[in-house]
Amino acid sequence: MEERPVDEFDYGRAVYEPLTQSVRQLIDATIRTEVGEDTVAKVQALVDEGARLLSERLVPESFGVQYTRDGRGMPWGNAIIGLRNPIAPPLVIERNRDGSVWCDVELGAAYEGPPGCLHGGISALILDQLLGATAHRPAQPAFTGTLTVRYQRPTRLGRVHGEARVVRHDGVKTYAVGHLENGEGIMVVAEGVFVRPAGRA
Ligand SMILES: CCCCCCCC(=O)SCCNC(=O)CCNC(=O)[C@H](O)C(C)(C)COP(=O)(O)OP(=O)(O)OC[C@H]1O[C@@H](n2cnc3c(N)ncnc32)[C@H](O)[C@@H]1OP(=O)(O)O
Repeated sequence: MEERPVDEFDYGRAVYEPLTQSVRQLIDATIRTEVGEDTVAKVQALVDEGARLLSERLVPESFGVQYTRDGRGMPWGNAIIGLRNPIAPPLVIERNRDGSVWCDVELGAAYEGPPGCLHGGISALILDQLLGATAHRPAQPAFTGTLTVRYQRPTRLGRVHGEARVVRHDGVKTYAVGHLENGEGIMVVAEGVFVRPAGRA
């Protein structure tokens, strides 16, 4: 095993983020391409070769949350915020001083449900992460216990803004609300109960 450089976070980001971004472009092009079958076969061979090379050394199972020596978390396989996960948009969550959170994210062809619109499961995924992030306390992770999502209107693919905030705490439970909106208004609203498992609250 190679020794990790001191600034593992920045090093890892510099090495893997461009690859992830390229694969995101590949996913989009795979969905939307109209090239002929010869080109498709050629690209498939290239992709297979890329997968073979990357697979020469893999972590045994999923990525999990790896930590730098100075304790910085790298949840880089995460389905929605993962820096090394091409199926993650990725969501970049910003935090306000009051603990509420927000994000702006561009969602294209890979996240389609109804034609031209965001898949409802993707909306729920974004809201789960946003509400979870505002409920989160350092060293006291809160798991989603219940997430209720109300789809008010179909959300067009494209730029989406999300927000979430805590409304109250009750022992190990934190109640949070949030929504997704775009230029057409508020499209999806959610409320969630986040529970800190016994012994960790
Ligand atoms: C920055 C981080 C962002 C993270 C965002 C992403 C979050 C996720 O996606 S997490 C993954 C999805 N969630 C899960 O896998 C959770 C699976 N469930 C569990 O692990 C457990 O059932 C868990 C942790 C929710 C509760 O377990 P446990 O600690 O044993 O709860 P328990 O002691 O029975 O109950 C504690 C309290 O919570 C309540 N509660 C328990 N489960 C739930 C639930 N599912 N929904 C609502 N309330 C619940 C109980 O009623 C009880 O309330 P009270 O104190 O008023 O009596």
